[in-house]
Amino acid sequence: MLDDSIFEALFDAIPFGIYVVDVNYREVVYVNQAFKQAIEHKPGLKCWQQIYQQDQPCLFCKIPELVNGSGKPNGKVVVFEYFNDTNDCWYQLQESAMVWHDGRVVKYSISVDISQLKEVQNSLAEAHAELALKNRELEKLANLDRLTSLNNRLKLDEIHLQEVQRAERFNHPCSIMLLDLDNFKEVNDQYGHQMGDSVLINIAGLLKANLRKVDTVGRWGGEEFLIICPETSTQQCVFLAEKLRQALENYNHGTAQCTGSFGITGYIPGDRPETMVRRADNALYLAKHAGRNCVRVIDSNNLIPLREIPG
Ligand SMILES: Nc1nc2c(ncn2[C@@H]2O[C@H](COP(=O)(O)OP(=O)(O)OP(=O)(O)O)[C@@H](O)[C@H]2O)c(=O)[nH]1
Repeated sequence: MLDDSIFEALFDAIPFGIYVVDVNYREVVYVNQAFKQAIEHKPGLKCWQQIYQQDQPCLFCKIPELVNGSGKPNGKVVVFEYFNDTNDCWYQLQESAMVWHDGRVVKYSISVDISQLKEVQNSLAEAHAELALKNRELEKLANLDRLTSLNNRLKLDEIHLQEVQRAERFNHPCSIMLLDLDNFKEVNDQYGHQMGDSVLINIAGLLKANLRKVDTVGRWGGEEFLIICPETSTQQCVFLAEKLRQALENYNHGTAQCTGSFGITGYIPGDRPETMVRRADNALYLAKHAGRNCVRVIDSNNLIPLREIPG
């Protein structure tokens, strides 16, 4: 059997706190120099009293994992982290069982204060969470029109493609409408660009308020908006456009007044988003040509060859 002074000299040389517990009686039989700086060793106390200031065995006690059926060390080393709320510190503990110099089976725990590491880990986790949040915000901003907070053209293109694919795949109707404000230049010229901006913002709100959740509205260009209506026939879309047209006409922007012209088309097998937009644009042209503040449709029943659109 080894002399106890050799054990103690070995453990005292280690710069981390070490304590040794009798696995049968759970008494703290030894603490090394480094550990003495944190805890005053009172022989005879149980480990949960001495180390953890508890009045009953710890629920996380690892001793059963460190000995075999006959109570002998099984050679296993367990590593775990523990937050000690008596001093607000995080520790990493490495524990294993061994035969002490007097023949008793003991558990030794090497305890390292990892509070600073935890602080860094927490700051890192916070930084990651913040970054993910900022990324989400950026992603959102990349898809939004700055003035009106509606979808921008990029996002409209993406959604329109999805809806065209869905219409094709499931043979469902899908309609779009282009809305162009009438004589908007006059609003700017008469009341100033700022008033023009606030009219655009009001109209964005009005459009959102009058559409279904499944519809998509976005700013297509300056004073032009695109509305994508899945599961909607051109007839239903005309009905919706008429409702929007009247809402626009009756909207009170203060001094400025503004109406809109609407061009509508529906998905025709083989369409791509561009071909649909081109037809809606032609329908819009017909609405402007008819005197503005009205709705026009080009669908499969009245397809007009491009060269016949008055230009
Ligand atoms: N205030 C403001 N005006 C804009 C914005 N984008 C485009 N416009 C204005 O919208 C007006 C569009 O003018 P036009 O293309 O001649 O069309 P319009 O005056 O609406 O006439 P019609 O479309 O033919 O009825 C221009 O005066 C642009 O400066 C914007 O973000 N804010």
